[in-house]
Amino acid sequence: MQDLPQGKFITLEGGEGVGKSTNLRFITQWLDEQGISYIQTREPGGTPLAEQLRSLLLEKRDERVDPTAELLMVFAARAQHLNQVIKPALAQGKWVVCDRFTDATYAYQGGGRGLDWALIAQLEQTVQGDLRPDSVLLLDVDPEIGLQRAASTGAADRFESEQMDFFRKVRAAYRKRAEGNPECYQLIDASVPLEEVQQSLAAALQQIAGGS
Ligand SMILES: Nc1ncnc2c1ncn2[C@@H]1O[C@H](COP(=O)(O)OP(=O)(O)O)[C@@H](O)[C@H]1O
Ligand SMILES: Cc1cn([C@H]2C[C@H](O)[C@@H](COP(=O)(O)OP(=O)(O)O)O2)c(=O)[nH]c1=O
Repeated sequence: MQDLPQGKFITLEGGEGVGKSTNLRFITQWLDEQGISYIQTREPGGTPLAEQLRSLLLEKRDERVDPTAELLMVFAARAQHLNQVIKPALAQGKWVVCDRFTDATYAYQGGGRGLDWALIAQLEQTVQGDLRPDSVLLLDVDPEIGLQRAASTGAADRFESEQMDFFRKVRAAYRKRAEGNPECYQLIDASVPLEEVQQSLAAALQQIAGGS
């Protein structure tokens, strides 16, 4: 039986204010230039239901949000997004460029909130089966710098309102993920000027496209 076409699943990750929005524009421009067919999407979100869950997750509230409730909401949104949007696009041979995915769960709910990675891994397997990103582009910068950058782009949401210690744990967890699986992760220094970040991204994309 002939294999169905399968696009590449690329995720962009990093802490607050690392430059994800700016660099997503660069990535999609690069894909346009190469004539690669793709969709751009984000987590939490990407479908009407998942976007509603995103609003609930990001909204600041007086009630303390239980970390396990937060974790389950993130995976509820992911199940919907995967089945409605990501898998169909990959099956059509499109690339999927996703602004955050399950590495954010390991970093924020695992690192930041202190939930056990084994619990996250169980939910990951249940929701995703064997589906994992082909490549994770991880933008890495000291959170002090990231938060200064993010401050210029609007009001802080529930996550952005956390303390510095939370963001340090998020960064450490992301780096641990990348170090544990270097073939799948591109750890990109985002402290350098934007042009240099984008040179690294272009090199990473070239490598991913070459491997198809
Ligand atoms: N490498 C960089 N050096 C300096 N400033 C940057 C860099 N990357 C992004 N910025 C700036 O930081 C701010 C936040 O970037 P943005 O792309 O909105 O981050 P995010 O989407 O990760 O929150 C923007 O004003 C952007 O121009
Ligand atoms: C995907 C995902 C995101 N998040 C958080 C991280 C971010 O703070 C937030 C999403 O916001 P973000 O992607 O930073 O969007 P914006 O640039 O519009 O602020 O959701 C989790 O805590 N767990 C997850 O699994």
